[in-house]
Amino acid sequence: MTRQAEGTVTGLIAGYYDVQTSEGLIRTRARGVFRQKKQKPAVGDHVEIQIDDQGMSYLVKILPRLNRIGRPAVANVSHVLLVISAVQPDFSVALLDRFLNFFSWQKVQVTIYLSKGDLLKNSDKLGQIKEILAYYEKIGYPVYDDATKLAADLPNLIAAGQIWTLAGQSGAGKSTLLNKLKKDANQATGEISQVLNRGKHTTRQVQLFKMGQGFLADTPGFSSIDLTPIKLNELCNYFIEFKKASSKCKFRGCQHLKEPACEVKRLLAAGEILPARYDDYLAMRTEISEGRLPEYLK
Ligand SMILES: Nc1nc2c(ncn2[C@@H]2O[C@H](COP(=O)(O)OP(=O)(O)OP(=O)(O)O)[C@@H](O)[C@H]2O)c(=O)[nH]1
Ligand SMILES: [Zn+2]
Repeated sequence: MTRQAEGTVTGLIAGYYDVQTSEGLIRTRARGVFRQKKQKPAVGDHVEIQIDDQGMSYLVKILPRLNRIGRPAVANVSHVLLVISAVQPDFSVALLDRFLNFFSWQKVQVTIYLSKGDLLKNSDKLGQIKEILAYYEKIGYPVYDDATKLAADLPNLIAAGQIWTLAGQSGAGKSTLLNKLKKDANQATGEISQVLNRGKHTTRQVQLFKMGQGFLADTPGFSSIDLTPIKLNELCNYFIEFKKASSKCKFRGCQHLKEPACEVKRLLAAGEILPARYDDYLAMRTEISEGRLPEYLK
């Protein structure tokens, strides 16, 4: 007897896809049709499966994807924990804005985590960074600088069906944070991932484990982003506070440059938009129009 079910791919091992469904974790094989269609299920994909209680269960259909990002790739990422370091490497608004743009473009929500504040204890520098981050919090990005608090809050933040992963520059502290999150989750729940007769010689690329009402990707996350495909006249949509203000600009499609009655320029002059953000907007425009908007941080 076979029956249909839907679920989320949480891991792939040696050609098998583990799918979390409402009736538990089910190991499946992908139907050959995917190869013909040049489709490959990814971790994070929402899929339809055919469950066979006696024999093999099959993954039969990949449902439409929201996105597919990172290396290793995760599909349907709804939320990123963006790790940004206070020092080593130095805090950079330019870098932060490029990451935020990328995720905004990919329809991914972001929570910012500032690492290595301990290395700047009581210095003016840390105060300045926190002031800048307060701006980002104001425009809608939650900000944490305490890993313990983040670990405690995270299970309540991950809503049903959401997939969260980490991102940030190399050396920012992604692995360190992930280990902490896993350790704390372990202590809270007694287990983090469903171990399923894991073979000895299998290499797992990325695995989702249950956290809160959804999943956290068990991978150090990714450090390189490709902004190349972003179009010049769409860039302003990915600065979330510009996008919000643009409904009050006089002209539809206002690029917030020299257009009259531009709400973004008004807010900038009024000190309500961070000048460094606007400068980054102009810098990225130049990079796009000169075709040198690179893959960052390869
Ligand atoms: N003092 C201090 N050191 C930290 C903190 N977070 C990370 N580190 C150190 O920073 C270095 C880099 O941290 P990782 O967690 O490996 O960074 P990563 O982002 O995973 O780096 P990649 O694997 O290169 O992408 C390590 O030596 C960590 O011990 C922190 O909050 N405070
Ligand atoms: Zn405008």
